[in-house]
Amino acid sequence: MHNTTILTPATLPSLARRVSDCHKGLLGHALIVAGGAGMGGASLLAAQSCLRLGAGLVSLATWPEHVSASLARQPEIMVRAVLQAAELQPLLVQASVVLVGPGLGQDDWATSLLAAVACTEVAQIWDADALNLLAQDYRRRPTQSAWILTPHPGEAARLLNCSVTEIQAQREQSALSIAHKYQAVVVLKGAHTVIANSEQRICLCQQGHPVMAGAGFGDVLGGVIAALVAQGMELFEACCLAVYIHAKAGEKLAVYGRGAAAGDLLAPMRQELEQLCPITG
Ligand SMILES: NC(=O)C1=CN([C@@H]2O[C@H](COP(=O)(O)OP(=O)(O)OC[C@H]3O[C@@H](n4cnc5c(N)ncnc54)[C@H](OP(=O)(O)O)[C@@H]3O)[C@@H](O)[C@H]2O)[C@@H](O)CC1
Ligand SMILES: Nc1ncnc2c1ncn2[C@@H]1O[C@H](COP(=O)(O)OP(=O)(O)O)[C@@H](O)[C@H]1O
Repeated sequence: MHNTTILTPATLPSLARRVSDCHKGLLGHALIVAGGAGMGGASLLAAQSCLRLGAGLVSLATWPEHVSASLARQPEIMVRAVLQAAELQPLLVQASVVLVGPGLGQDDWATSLLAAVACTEVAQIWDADALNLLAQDYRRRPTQSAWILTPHPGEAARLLNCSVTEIQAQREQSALSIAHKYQAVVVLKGAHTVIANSEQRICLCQQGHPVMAGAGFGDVLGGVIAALVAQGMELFEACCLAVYIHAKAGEKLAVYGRGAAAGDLLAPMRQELEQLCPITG
């Protein structure tokens, strides 16, 4: 049996305040490995949200054709063209957290980058195509590091080899089953996102809005989780806070109705974080 904690301002974990002599070296270096051919938007959304939620440094390793557009949009991100997995090694050595998967694709290039990430000891977040590749072969999992899996119901069904209907019929149990099977912290996305771990810990977010049913909203969430881990939060706590501020920001967008773009979340997510966890004081 498990007890479910509902996420509220009273039950949420907090991000530490910044000391007055804080510098970027204290706030983590997040590496985003994402964006195969034709999917440069997913990687940029993840990297931008990571930067905008306070990571000290953000590097983006992506398919070469995305480099100039990403730099033009957000020059604070260190954008690296990566054609071969060996080119990831120096970036992995610098990283304090890695997010892998948004728009990665499932070709040989994607598979080799995922294998390089899985070999490192750094904490990692697996999203989107990283989850699809994992579902195809369990041996792709990292063996030396703590990790977070962020499936939507379709990806969760692939991870448990069942149907989306079965996942949705028992969302909490599904999240716990994935956490147990993969020994990971799991964020099962969709209306009322569930966060679970392999020790039967489980939290439920009752915030959020159907206006968030659009392309890229999950890519943004991955970047937020990476930002909070980079700034020193434990994995489970980072997931809870990230899911909550992402969902609350979605509610704010809902007042404008249909047509919200995932990038619109950036400003309201910053506001939510500041309201819950002020930067100083
Ligand atoms: N701008 C860019 O570059 C963008 C790039 N992107 C990248 O595209 C890649 C493919 O990712 P993807 O999620 O679009 O496809 P996929 O994994 O087949 O899942 C779809 C199926 O899953 C299910 N399902 C999902 N949510 C559900 C829910 N709440 N509730 C219930 N079911 C739900 C649903 O299954 P169904 O109900 O149809 O059985 C649905 O058909 C990936 O790398 C991603 O990062 C995107 O991020 C977009 C922006
Ligand atoms: N109806 C909804 N209610 C609340 N949140 C939603 C709803 N639909 C989508 N979301 C949220 O939006 C995000 C969508 O993520 P995902 O399906 O991975 O999209 P993408 O791959 O396009 O980025 C998740 O965080 C999910 O919880």
